Amino acid sequence: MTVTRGLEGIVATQSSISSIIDDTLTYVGYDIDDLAENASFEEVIYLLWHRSLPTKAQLEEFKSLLAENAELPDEVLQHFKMYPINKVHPMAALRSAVSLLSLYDEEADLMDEEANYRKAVRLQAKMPAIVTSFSRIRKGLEPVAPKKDLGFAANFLYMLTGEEPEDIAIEAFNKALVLHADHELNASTFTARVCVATLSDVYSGVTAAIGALKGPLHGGANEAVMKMLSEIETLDNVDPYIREKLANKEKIMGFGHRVYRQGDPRAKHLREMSKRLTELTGEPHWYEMSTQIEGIVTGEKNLPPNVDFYSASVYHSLGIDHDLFTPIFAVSRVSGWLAHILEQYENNRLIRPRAEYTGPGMQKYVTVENRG
Ligand SMILES: CC(=O)SCCNC(=O)CCNC(=O)[C@H](O)C(C)(C)COP(=O)(O)OP(=O)(O)OC[C@H]1O[C@@H](n2cnc3c(N)ncnc32)[C@H](O)[C@@H]1OP(=O)(O)O
Ligand SMILES: O=C([O-])CC(=O)C(=O)O
Repeated sequence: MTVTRGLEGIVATQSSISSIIDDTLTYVGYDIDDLAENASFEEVIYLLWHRSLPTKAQLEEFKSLLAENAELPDEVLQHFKMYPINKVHPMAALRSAVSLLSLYDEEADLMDEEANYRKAVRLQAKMPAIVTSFSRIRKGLEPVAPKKDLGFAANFLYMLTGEEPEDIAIEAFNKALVLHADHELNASTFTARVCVATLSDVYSGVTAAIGALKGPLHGGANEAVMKMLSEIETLDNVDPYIREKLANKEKIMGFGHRVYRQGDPRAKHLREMSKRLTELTGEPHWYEMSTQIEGIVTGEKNLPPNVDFYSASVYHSLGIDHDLFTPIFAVSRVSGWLAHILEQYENNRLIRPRAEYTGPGMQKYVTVENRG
C-alpha cells in the first residue's frame, strides 16, 4: 500500500462544477476574476447548480424562489434562545441549526432529484437568517426579517444590522460571496460528498461540511487572521511578531494552500477591497499591517496569502463580529456543497478508501480477570 498523507494530489472524483488548473480557478469554465468583477452571488449559485448562467427571466425566478424560502421556522429561533448563548461559537450554532432545520422539513429524507433540489433552495435561502438571527439574539435583539426587494448580499447585511447597507458594502459582500462559493474538492466539500455518498440526506451532508469548514486549517482561518491582526495591533509590531512566529515554526494564518503554488487568485480581489474599505472607515492600518505581513511571509517562506487572509480585514471593515467570519464563509460555500451533493447523487458510488494498518500484530485475547 502507498499512503499519500492528506491525500495530496489524489484525484478522488470527477466533477463539472469548478476547476483549479495552473493556479486558475473557474466555476463551470468561467474565470473567477470575471465572476468576481461582474456576477451577483445569485447568478453564481444558479451557475453552480445548473452549469449555465441564468437568463434574465431565470435569474428573476431564482431570486424569487430564494426570497420566498428565506425565513426560518420559529422553532429554530426558539432553539437559539435556549443555547448558553454567550458560550456558543456561531459555527456550532450554525451546524446545530442546519441539522435542526431537517426536523421541520417534511421532505428531509425524500431522495428524488426534484426534492433534493427543493431542499437545496430552502437551505441556501435560510443560511443568512440562521447566521444573522443567532447574532442578533445573542445581543438581546430581535431577528430582522429579510426584505423581498433586496438581493442576497444586501439582505444579509440588512438582517444583521437592521439597516439597509451602502452600495460599497453590498459590492464588497457580494464579491466575497462570489469568491467563496466553490473550490473543487476542498476539505468541507469532500466531507459533504463522503457523507451523501452513503445515500444520506442533504441536511446531513451540509451539517458534516460545516463541521469540516470550522477548523482553522480551512474556513476557520479567517477568524484566526483577525485575531492575529488584533494581537499585532500596530504596524511597528508586525515585523517582530511575524518573524518570531516563523522562527518558532508556527503557522501564519491565511497563508499557504494545498493546491495553489503561485498564489490564490481570489486573494487579490479581497486585497483591493480591504484597501478601499479600510480607507473609508479611517482604519487603513488593518490593510497596511496585512500587506506588511504578506511581504514578510512571501519573502521568508515563499507562501502567498489565500482567500482567508484579506477577507478578515474586509469583514472587519463592514462592522461584522469576528466570530461570524467563518459562518459567512459557510453562507457562501453552501452553494458549492449543495452543487457537489447533487452531483454526487447523480452518479453515486460509496466513498471508502483504505488505511495501512500500523498497530500491533495478531494478539491473543485475555479476559479482564487475567490481565496483568
Ligand atoms: C479556504 C481555505 O481553506 S484556504 C486555507 C486556510 N488555512 C490557513 O490559512 C491555515 C494556514 N495554512 C496552512 O496551515 C497550510 O498552508 C494549509 C493547511 C492551507 C495547506 O497545508 P498543506 O498543504 O498540508 O501544507 P503543510 O501544512 O504540510 O505545510 C508544508 C510546509 O509549509 C509550511 N507552511 C504551510 N503553511 C504555512 C503557514 N501558513 N505559515 C507558515 N508555514 C506554513 C509548513 O510548516 C510546512 O513546513 P515544513 O515542510 O518545514 O514542515
Ligand atoms: O481548496 C482548499 O483546499 C481550501 C480553499 O481554498 C477553499 O476551500 O476555498
